[in-house]
Amino acid sequence: MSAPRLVIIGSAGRMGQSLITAAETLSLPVVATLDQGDDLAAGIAQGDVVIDFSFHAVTETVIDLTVAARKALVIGTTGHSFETKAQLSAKAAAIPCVWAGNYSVGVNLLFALTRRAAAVLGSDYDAEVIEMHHRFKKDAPSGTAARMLEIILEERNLDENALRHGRHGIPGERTDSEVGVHALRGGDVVGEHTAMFAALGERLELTHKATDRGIFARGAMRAAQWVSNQPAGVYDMQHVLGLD
Ligand SMILES: NC(=O)C1=CN([C@@H]2O[C@H](COP(=O)(O)OP(=O)(O)OC[C@H]3O[C@@H](n4cnc5c(N)ncnc54)[C@H](OP(=O)(O)O)[C@@H]3O)[C@@H](O)[C@H]2O)C=CC1
Ligand SMILES: O=C(O)C1=N[C@H](C(=O)O)C[C@H](O)C1
Repeated sequence: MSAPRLVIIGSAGRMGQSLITAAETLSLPVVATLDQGDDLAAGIAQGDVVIDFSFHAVTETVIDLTVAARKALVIGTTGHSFETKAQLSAKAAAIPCVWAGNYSVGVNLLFALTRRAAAVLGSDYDAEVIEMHHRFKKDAPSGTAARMLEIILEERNLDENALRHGRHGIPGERTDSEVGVHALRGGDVVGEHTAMFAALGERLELTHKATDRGIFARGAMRAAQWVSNQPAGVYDMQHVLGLD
């Protein structure tokens, strides 16, 4: 089977440049590179798989155009609320689509480990998620942290109201049913995530540190090759890696 022709949206950005390098290394053809002001529909028409790492505000348009063109889609863009992601996923389900907040293999294992820890340790263990990224990142908390939080909320039968984004003033003693979220920003940090489970007498920390954006780009290439042979539906990187 021939290699899928790739369309990259957000191509001039940090991830866009990494994606182009990864495609070259893997000899995958990039047939269109798109950024603000470009004709997205015309670019999308040229390819088989659209890869979007741009800005959350353009995701709905990207999905609509890719569905209309009947192509496959890989979404890496983050910054959507849980509600928006659910609404947009329903639209994207009309085509084969992988949508993941993080395309690294290590982070996808971290997701599985976070689920196991949240389930085994239970509410005696206070769960907090901490992430750090470079000073240029626009959204917070990161898409990866959002997924870790979603997993912890699912395992503990909690909803979004349990999240505590930072703490200041006099928030009072911590309750069993809250999950803390802390987003640090500075310098050139590529991406670091910790799920912390703290009890009286011990603390478990699960940490992933990315040091090179190539790790996300290579994962996105793997997803693009995989999704081009899938039926319509929204998948995440767990499906691509066989971790589901
Ligand atoms: N899922 C994953 O594994 C990863 C996801 N990401 C996510 O990818 C996204 C991009 O990150 P990064 O590359 O660092 O960001 P950058 O700001 O470096 O790049 C974003 C690119 O998208 C372009 N862009 C913005 N708006 C539009 C638009 N309306 N149409 C087309 N292009 C547009 C920008 O152009 P301009 O500069 O002109 O605005 C820029 O070239 C973020 O959401 C980030 O969180 C990042 C790493 C890994
Ligand atoms: O913006 C970034 O840089 C990153 N974004 C993703 C996220 O929001 O989780 C993934 C990675 O951590 C880098």
